[in-house]
Amino acid sequence: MDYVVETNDLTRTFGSFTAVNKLTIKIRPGEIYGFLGPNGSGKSTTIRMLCGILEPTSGSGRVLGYDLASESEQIKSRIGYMSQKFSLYDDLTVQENLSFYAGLYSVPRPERKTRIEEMIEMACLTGREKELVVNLSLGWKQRLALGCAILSKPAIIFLDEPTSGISPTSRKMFFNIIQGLANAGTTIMVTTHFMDEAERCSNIAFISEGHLIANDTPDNLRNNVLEGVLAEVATNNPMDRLPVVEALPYVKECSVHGSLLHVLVQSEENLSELQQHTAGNIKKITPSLEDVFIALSRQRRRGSANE
Ligand SMILES: Nc1ncnc2c1ncn2[C@@H]1O[C@H](COP(=O)(O)OP(=O)(O)OP(=O)(O)O)[C@@H](O)[C@H]1O
Repeated sequence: MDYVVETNDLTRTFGSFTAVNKLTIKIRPGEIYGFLGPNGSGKSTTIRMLCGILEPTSGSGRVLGYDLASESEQIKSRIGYMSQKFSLYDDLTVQENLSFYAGLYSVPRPERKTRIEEMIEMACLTGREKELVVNLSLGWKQRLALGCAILSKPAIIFLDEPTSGISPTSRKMFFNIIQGLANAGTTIMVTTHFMDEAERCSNIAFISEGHLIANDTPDNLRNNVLEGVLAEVATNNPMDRLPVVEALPYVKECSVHGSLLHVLVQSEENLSELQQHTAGNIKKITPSLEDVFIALSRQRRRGSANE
């Protein structure tokens, strides 16, 4: 199978509102496919369609070769899914939660004990098997929820913001586990708001208002998307400076990053003029993924305002 996920113009509307608009994506086996976008841009809706739990309004798609519209049951039984509101039983222990999900996902009885042990080890929960889930921190719970979601060794896992609300250390640990799973051949589609996690994806799709507006490797997105020269400007009052800089004719984009402005100008020649206007220290920089996504979201908003 060339692609584990393949969609063509996948669309979902709620009444007159289009949450996902003609989404066409392809995901190869073993990829960590990052799915990024602002709040409400359609990420969860897409994932729910790909998991076979929400019917597409139009367009088509296949997951593991099964059709989203007519073979959703086959999809549901073959994938792993961890939603934002993952469900663990607080009044059961770590081990009991895993046993429960092993039954739910029909893990063959002779394999259950070994599989549960593997999940405990993978989730770094060794020594906590008998602990009630209610007593675990969110980071531990999230790793346990991942363990529950992959007990049946699914070929693809859908993770919807698995690391929101947990500490940076736990986030890193969680992503190391994901990386390990991908190295072993599991395909992963993951939504995240964190740029350090996006950097660790093999491919990033970025959606805004239901539209796919970028889809490439992190390197290509950083190097090939923004047209112009990006400069970092140190200034004491970035919020006051912002409207002034934005109004300059050669400035294409301007955004605040702490005490700095990131300014996209048309060409290298504009930098000295910018220096005079901002009375700040100017440094040419390579765009970060955040710079790229801010610019793409704004371009999309400007485009839809003109439609
Ligand atoms: N069942 C529903 N009925 C009506 N509108 C819905 C429904 N589900 C989602 N939406 C709307 O569709 C849009 C996309 O929602 P979705 O949850 O897919 O976004 P998201 O990108 O996952 O956002 P977040 O990062 O906040 O989770 C939102 O405007 C949301 O309010």
